Amino acid sequence: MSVNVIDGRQLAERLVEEMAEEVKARTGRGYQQPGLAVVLVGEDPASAIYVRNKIRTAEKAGLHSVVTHLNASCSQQALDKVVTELNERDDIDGILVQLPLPAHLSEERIINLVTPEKDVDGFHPMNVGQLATGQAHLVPCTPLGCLEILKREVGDLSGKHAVVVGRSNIVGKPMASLLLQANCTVTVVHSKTMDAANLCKQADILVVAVGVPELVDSAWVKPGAVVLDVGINAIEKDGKRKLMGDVDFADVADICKAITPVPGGIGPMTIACLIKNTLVAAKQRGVKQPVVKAR
Ligand SMILES: NC(=O)C1=CN([C@@H]2O[C@H](COP(=O)(O)OP(=O)(O)OC[C@H]3O[C@@H](n4cnc5c(N)ncnc54)[C@H](OP(=O)(O)O)[C@@H]3O)[C@@H](O)[C@H]2O)C=CC1
Ligand SMILES: Nc1nc(=O)c2c([nH]1)NC[C@@H]1CN(c3ccc(C(=O)N[C@@H](CCC(=O)O)C(=O)O)cc3)C=[N+]21
Repeated sequence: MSVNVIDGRQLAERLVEEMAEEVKARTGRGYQQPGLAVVLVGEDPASAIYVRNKIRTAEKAGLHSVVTHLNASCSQQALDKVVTELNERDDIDGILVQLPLPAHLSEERIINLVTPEKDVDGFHPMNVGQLATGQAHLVPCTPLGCLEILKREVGDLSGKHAVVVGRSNIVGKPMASLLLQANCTVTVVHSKTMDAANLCKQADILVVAVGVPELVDSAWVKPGAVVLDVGINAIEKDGKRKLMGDVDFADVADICKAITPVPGGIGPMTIACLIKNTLVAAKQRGVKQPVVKAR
């Protein structure tokens, strides 16, 4: 079977260009330039790379951005204050607090504190509830990027058997909700699942978000399936940082219809969807530029 390697980087670039046009048109009609705020706590090098990518992409789309970098030892109170101020700022449409947070800080508290209207991660319980009840407004970026790829690759998802490996609040659970909403038959596999490989082997669509390098090989994949590899695992090899997915790409590529690579697959699409969510939030808020009165 000749495999289709899905170019997430190129697709993401195209989406960002389209959004840049839309931003330009909206500001031309008198709307405020959309603004994204990213909050980073501590010095985790991978988080620093992601935040830099997010800001660079936001700028390409014509958004303005604000990064708040707090010390790893900052207090919960100090972090709460930053988020509260961003909630109140009129020029900010989207707020993302980079996870994971240092262990002494409460992620749950922060997820609840970001105002749902600006919650471009889609992690606030109100947005989670809206997704679960089919009223989705702001949907977590990674599953949204996966759905965008599936719509292009598969077209109508109705009646397809989709298996999601992983059940995190960030990827697995919202992915399962979106696929169900798109009329797939959905199976969710996790660390307590018995016979995971055989369940996965029944999937027309296989989305893997586990965090175990190359867990999924050809024994887990039905010939002709579409495989999305969400995993980002940084491995030290010959003194260099190398990224690996959760899927054994070389082994699976021979039998599947299409597959996303790591890097260059779901990662860039996640960032494009963050920009998309910031636009959704900006449109919903609908803030106009201040009118300059003629003297
Ligand atoms: N490309 C992107 O934009 C993004 C990539 N990621 C990457 O995706 C991966 C998953 O992230 P995330 O969802 O946050 O991770 P979590 O650690 O929060 O969740 C992992 C899930 O995988 C399940 N799991 C673990 N081991 C197995 C196994 N052997 N068989 C079946 N299921 C298993 C766990 O099950 P249980 O619930 O039972 O513990 C859990 O539900 C990571 O590599 C992360 O870096 C994450 C976010 C965005
Ligand atoms: N509040 C919050 N929201 C998130 O969406 C969020 C988060 N916290 N914490 C961490 C995870 C992970 N994540 C990635 C985004 C882009 C790439 C990405 O662009 N990856 C590039 C490679 C980048 C590299 O070199 O490391 C690629 O796959 O091609 C990866 C991972 C978002 N997450």
